[in-house]
Amino acid sequence: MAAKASISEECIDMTTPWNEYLSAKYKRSFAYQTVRNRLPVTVTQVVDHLSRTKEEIAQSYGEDAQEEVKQVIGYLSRLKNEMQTNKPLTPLSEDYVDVELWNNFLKKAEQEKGRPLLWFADEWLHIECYLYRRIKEGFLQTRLLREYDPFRHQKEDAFTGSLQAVSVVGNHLLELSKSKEADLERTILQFLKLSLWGNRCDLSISGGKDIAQVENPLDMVSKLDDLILANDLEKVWAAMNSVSSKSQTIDIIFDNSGYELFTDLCLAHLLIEFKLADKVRFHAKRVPWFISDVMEHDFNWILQEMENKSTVPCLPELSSKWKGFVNSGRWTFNAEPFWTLPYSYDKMKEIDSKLYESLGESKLLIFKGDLNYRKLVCEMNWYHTEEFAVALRGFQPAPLVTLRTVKADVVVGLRAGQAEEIAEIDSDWLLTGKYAVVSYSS
Ligand SMILES: O=P(O)(O)OC[C@@]1(O)O[C@H](CO)[C@@H](O)[C@@H]1O
Ligand SMILES: [Mn+2]
Repeated sequence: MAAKASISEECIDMTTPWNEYLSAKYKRSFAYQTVRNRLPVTVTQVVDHLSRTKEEIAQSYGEDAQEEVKQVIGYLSRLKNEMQTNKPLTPLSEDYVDVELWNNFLKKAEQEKGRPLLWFADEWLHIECYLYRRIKEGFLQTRLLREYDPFRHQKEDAFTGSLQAVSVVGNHLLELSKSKEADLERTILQFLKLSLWGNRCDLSISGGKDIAQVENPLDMVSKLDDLILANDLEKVWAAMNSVSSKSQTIDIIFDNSGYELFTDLCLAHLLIEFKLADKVRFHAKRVPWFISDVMEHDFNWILQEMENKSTVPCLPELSSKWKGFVNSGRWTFNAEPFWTLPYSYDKMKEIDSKLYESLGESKLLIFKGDLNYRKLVCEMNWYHTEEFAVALRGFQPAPLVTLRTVKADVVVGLRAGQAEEIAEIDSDWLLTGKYAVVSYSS
């Protein structure tokens, strides 16, 4: 019998062809680098964190948790091995709310392909989401650690490390909301940009290192306009400023915790204070996701942490204001299971028609970050000049915009020749978060 080919032989030595789904099967792609190198590191970091903190965990969760930590470590080591040896993606086997949805997805994919999904053969989006869901499964198989979030400490450090920038933005926000002369449009555009560039600070791209916002963000955003490759900010302003007969609800589909979350909440604050919306609905993740994504605990934590930070006086004041928005129902927090399924958003109507309809009540949907963008454009290697509206493939429950710094090799909505010009000066332009896109579709 011939020896089993190594991963490197199973994959094709080429870049992703145009109009194909991104996949680790293309060796000269970011998807390959991610599945081959970056995701195993993420799993190893979780294992290291658990080994280092097992005593602390036992103190908080009870003595039996020590054994469970060992169990999770064993589970994660097997998971990493499955990935690195290109094993089939196996069904989930616990009782969590989304298990049936996930297993239906896996079964249908297997029927369509005539074989189970494989780590180095199939759509990158599906593979990467599956990894994070499997990490969750490791914890769900325990009794005491079901809700344990292995990335929580990193998310908290990311906020604490950005306190200086947070304080600059927070003070500026309070001044503006108290001022009678604030120019509404200028202010909103500035805070849209703060929220956009806040997306540079995510932990999954940096392997959990060095992601705090340290520059003065107000100086920074005013200088970065040239790096916004597709810029529909004026259209976003117009959509926000319109009085919709339908509703005055605006939705923010969150991405990362820490500084980015803070900037999103500042924007949401202005939407309410300036009466551009009477309600802002937040959407977040139900399971630990792509390291830094916001979960309910992170949202509550940031409000509490701000309340306690009496050394930065604007923070307790903002916290009390924001808790007021939550208590009066002007801000709502939702964590629908759909956001942690593997589907691109063109499938939402079929898979979760309730969510699709509910988003349809919105005046504007603001999608934050890179992964939301990958899901919006169905993670296909479109020509960079393809229209954003085409790449959405019919996903349009309401007017929507994406505020995304570019951290994966898919981008649409550029003018002819633009991608080539940038590639000439910066060969890594798609991967570092240096550039951004603000694409709007109604
Ligand atoms: O959605 P986010 O937080 O902006 O980015 C998520 C992300 O870091 O994860 C992927 C790589 O693992 C990249 O596509 C992307 O940059
Ligand atoms: Mn993220």
